[in-house]
This record gives sequence, C-alpha cells and structure tokens, in this order.
Amino acid sequence: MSKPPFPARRPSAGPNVPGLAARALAVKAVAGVLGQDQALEDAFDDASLEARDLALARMIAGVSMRRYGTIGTLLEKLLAKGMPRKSGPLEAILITAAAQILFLDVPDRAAVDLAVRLARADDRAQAFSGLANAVLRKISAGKEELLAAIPPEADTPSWLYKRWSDQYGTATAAAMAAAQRVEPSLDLTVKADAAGWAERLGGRLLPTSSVRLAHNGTIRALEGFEAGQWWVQDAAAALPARLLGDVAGLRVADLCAAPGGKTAQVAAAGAKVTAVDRSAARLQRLSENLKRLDLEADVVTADILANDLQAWKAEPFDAVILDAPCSATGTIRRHPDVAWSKSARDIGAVADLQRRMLGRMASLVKPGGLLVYCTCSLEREEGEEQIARFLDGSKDFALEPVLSDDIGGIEGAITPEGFLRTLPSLLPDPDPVMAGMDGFFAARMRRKG
Ligand SMILES: C[S@@+](CC[C@H](N)C(=O)[O-])C[C@H]1O[C@@H](n2cnc3c(N)ncnc32)[C@H](O)[C@@H]1O
Repeated sequence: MSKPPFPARRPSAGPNVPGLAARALAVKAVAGVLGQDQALEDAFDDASLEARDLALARMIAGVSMRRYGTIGTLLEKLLAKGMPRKSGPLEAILITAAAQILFLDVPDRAAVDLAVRLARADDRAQAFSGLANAVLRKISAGKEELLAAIPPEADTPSWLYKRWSDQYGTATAAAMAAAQRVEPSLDLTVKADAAGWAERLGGRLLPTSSVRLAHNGTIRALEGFEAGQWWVQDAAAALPARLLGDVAGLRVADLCAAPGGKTAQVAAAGAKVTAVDRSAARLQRLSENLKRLDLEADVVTADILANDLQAWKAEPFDAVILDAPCSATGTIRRHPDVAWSKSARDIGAVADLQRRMLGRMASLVKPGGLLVYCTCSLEREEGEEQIARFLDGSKDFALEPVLSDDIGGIEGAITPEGFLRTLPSLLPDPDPVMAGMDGFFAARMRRKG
C-alpha cells in the first residue's frame, strides 16, 4: 500500500467550517437508520441548511446506505478490534467519510478532515478520532485494491439476497442486487402529452408512458412542476392504476392512498376518487400534491381495518385500488436504507396485515367491479402467495390476468398466473442510470356479479 497523501495535522471542530454542516447532517441521517429508529429521508425533513449543503448531505447519506454492505465489509477488515463500543456516532462518521472517499467526487483530504472534526466534537467519539484518521487514510490510499476484493452482492443484506436467489434464481438475484447499486433515474407520470414532456425535459418516453430523466438536481426547478403538469412516480409504481383500464366517470376508492401517486393517476383519468389513508400527515401531502396538479379527490382519514367504514363508504365502489403497506423491498433502488432497516420478521407481520385488509374488500367493491391489489415488495408472501391464498378462499373474486398491452409490453413482467411482477433488473439499458424499475406486485381481480 502506498503512503497516504496527508500531512500529519490536528484539525479542530469549528462551527463554520465549509462542508461540516452537510457532513454532520449525513452522519445524523445514517446514525438514525443504523439505530433502527428513523428512515433516512426523515433526517432531512426539517433540516435548516442551505440548499447546496442539504443536497450534499442527501447525496452522502444516500450513497452511504446504497453501499453500506461494501463499506461495512471494508471497515471490518481495517478495524482489527472491530467497531469500538460506546463510541457514539463513530460508525456513522466512518461510513459517511468512506462513502465520500470511495464513491463521490469529493477530495479525500476534505472527507477525512471533516470526519475527524466530527469525531472530535462528540464526547463519545473523540477518543477514537486518531483511529478514524488512520482508517480513513488507509481507505483513501488503497481504494482500488480494497474495492476489488468485495463482491457486488455485498450491498444487499445476505438474508434478502438468499430469499431473492430462492425466489427468482441466482442470476436474477445478482442482476437485482447490481441494479440497486446504481442511483436511479427520475421517473415522472404526466397528466397529458407524455411524448411532448419527454422531449421538453430532455428525457425519454418509456413504453409504459412514464417519462424518464437522468436528473438528480432540484425537482421543483424542472419545467412543468409549478404548473402541475406531472408528478414523480417510479415507472413500476405507475402500472397498478393502469390495470383499472378506462375509469372516466367511475367511482374509485384508493385505499392506503398517501402520498397520492395513484390517486393522481385515477383522478387525472377522470374518475371520482375517494382517497383513504389512516395517516393525516401523509394525507396532508396528498392534498398538497393534488392541489398543485389541479386534481380533485374526496380525502378521508380512516383506518380501513376499523369496524365502521360507513363514514366514507356510502355504497360499494366501481373499482378499488389497495396499495397495501408492505416491506417495501422493491423500493431499495430509491430508498437504499430500506435494505438495512428491515428483517425477515417484518415480512410476516406485513403479510398478516395485508391478509386482513384483503378480507375486507368484498364489501367495498360492487359486483362486477375491479379490485387491484398491489405492493412495492419483492417478497412472494406479500404478492403471489398472498393473492393465491386469497383467491383460493374467496367466493367473491376471480383473477383477471394482466395482459402485455396493459403494461406497454414490458418483457418479463407478467407471471404465468397472470400477475404483474416487476423487478429492479427489468427495462435494461446500456446506461445503468436509465435502466431498471422498482419491484412491484399487482393482481387484478373482478368481483363476481
Ligand atoms: C405503500 S403506502 C401508499 C402509497 C400510495 N398508494 C401512493 O401511490 O402514493 C401505504 C400507505 O398505507 C397507509 N396505511 C397503513 N395502514 C393503514 C390502514 N389500516 N388504513 C388506512 N391506511 C393505512 C399508510 O399510512 C401509507 O400511507
């Protein structure tokens, strides 16, 4: 290993050091995920940083979680005695600094210097600031060899990787894990004239009618945002609502609706939508989104598992979308912290909740009406197995298989049973940023007449 390119000096922790606030916020965000008490995005909600620092903090925290497996393996190798106990934010400081050194276009010297300052500023971590300095210098000096020794699947937790290998085969599991290492494109659903908006925004029109952009800047600054011409929605997340077909003039219930991607789709398609969610805070975001888009829905705060549904359900609906709460393992491309904050136990718990929700659908869908059930999970218990069991025990619903035309002909997204099953490895493209889609499951069922 060559000599580290750093002079020996002792940085101090000052409040106005350029770039320090962004690093401190990234450390807080990553520590929140590692402590199992917070989603990564929550750390940025009320952060009072300048836009540039906020964007940098987000980028550092995002890549730290996206490559957490690689960085963790590497730190294990370099810390002969393991991560020191009772060292406060030391682990998050090391991870975020290593992420900058290995994966971001940030001078290594700045990443090390600011990490050491953050360690020194914390009562529990300060005793380890020398260790932090030494480890990070080693990473900087040997990055190529260190990275070459770590397999690509290291960035997917082993329990999840094993599940995916069992469910989809090892080649597909490897392709999914590889897709999740890449910061994905921005996908938009547009109200009208998708081709025109793709051209205007310098993006690409996908066969599913979403518009895909290689953009990682401020979304609000893009043309058409303020005018409410489009909303952000992964290409896969836009598919379940399309399975309802032409909904113009129909009464549609969107259950578990917030923040409203699917509500906006059905409202824009001319349906009279009732959007139900139990979270008032998330519904607030749904209402703001609809307002910007100049779309309307009846917005109802309610628990769909509560005994009394009469407050919002005067009569059954022509169609219902149930976008059930789930393990969200299909969204790891966009929310890499999900990979490290879930466990196998979570899957059983949400599968049980989904089963109970499905059990209530018969009273909500008119005879002859459609039910679309979906989850952004890659786990069969929340998708294929859930619906197979539901249909097995149901005298009310029959499967209406998904057809290639329903989903713009994307290859490999329909199972032999007729379910929609998208994977992060679908929609391949020579440019990895423009490839892929979230993992979604959807089933379309018709209530028997
Ligand atoms: C996957 S998210 C929905 C995403 C949304 N459909 C969209 O397209 O933007 C799941 C939602 O289910 C809601 N939820 C969870 N349990 C619920 C319940 N028992 N009743 C109503 N909503 C619930 C959560 O508050 C959360 O907003």
